[in-house]
Amino acid sequence: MSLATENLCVGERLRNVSIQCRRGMVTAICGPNGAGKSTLLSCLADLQEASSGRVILGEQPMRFKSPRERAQWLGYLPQAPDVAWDVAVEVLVSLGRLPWSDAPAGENAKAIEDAISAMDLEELRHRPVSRLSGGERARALMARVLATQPGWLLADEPLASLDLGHAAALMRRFRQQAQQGRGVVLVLHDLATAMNHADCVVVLDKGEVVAEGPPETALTREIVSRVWKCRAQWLGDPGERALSIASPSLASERGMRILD
Ligand SMILES: Nc1ncnc2c1ncn2[C@@H]1O[C@H](COP(=O)(O)OP(=O)(O)OP(=O)(O)O)[C@@H](O)[C@H]1O
Repeated sequence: MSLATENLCVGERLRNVSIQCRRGMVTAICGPNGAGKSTLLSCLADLQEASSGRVILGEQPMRFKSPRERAQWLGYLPQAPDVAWDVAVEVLVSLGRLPWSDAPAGENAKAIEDAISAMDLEELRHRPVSRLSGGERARALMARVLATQPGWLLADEPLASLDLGHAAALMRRFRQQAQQGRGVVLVLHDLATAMNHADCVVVLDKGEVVAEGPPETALTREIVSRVWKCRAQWLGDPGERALSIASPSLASERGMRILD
């Protein structure tokens, strides 16, 4: 089952965006600031009204799904999530089970425990959200999404406040979720993470898709240089790539052409 957009337009923010994300795969949405990544992700989560075009989940347009079905299918982590109530971590995570309120209590309890453990929150479970660090709060919010065990995980810059170890663990978790048959769609600024961990990359620029496909073809150095306007070069072996950005002064000393 896929999650797709067909000629999606949101004012000037997205222009005729047609993409297809597949279950069992990790899809990364990349692009410079203001490219429309968060707008696209919120459309996929059915939280943003389109001016035209549509979002399709499986065989059906999203609008045919009931609110409950959508809540069960789509787990969404916004870029800067608000927490309306200052509840304990465990309570926050349990809110992820609201779409499954009629599931057996044991099933709900296990999903909550699994999510708390996945995000390394055992020792923080009784702490109010207001007394968490930025990264701990980000992990608690991610745990709430994981607790839903949705068919699709949609996360907007989920690694932004995480330390190296927790970021690596979360990327492993996303891979595991995909292997279990879920669809994973991530907005990522770190192009090396997209290159090494995604199965498919969508590159957006000024509201349009400029590349889509396996990371090696969507994030070539030419595309990175053109879209992000910096001289970049991939180093290392597949799966362990690093992106080297030339310093403008060094590049000009060496006679390289600097992009405008
Ligand atoms: N509520 C809004 N109404 C109108 N325009 C908006 C709104 N939110 C964002 N925009 C504009 O839409 C464009 C796309 O925004 P979006 O947040 O999708 O970009 P992004 O690619 O996620 O950027 P970033 O990397 O900075 O998070 C930007 O030019 C932004 O200024």
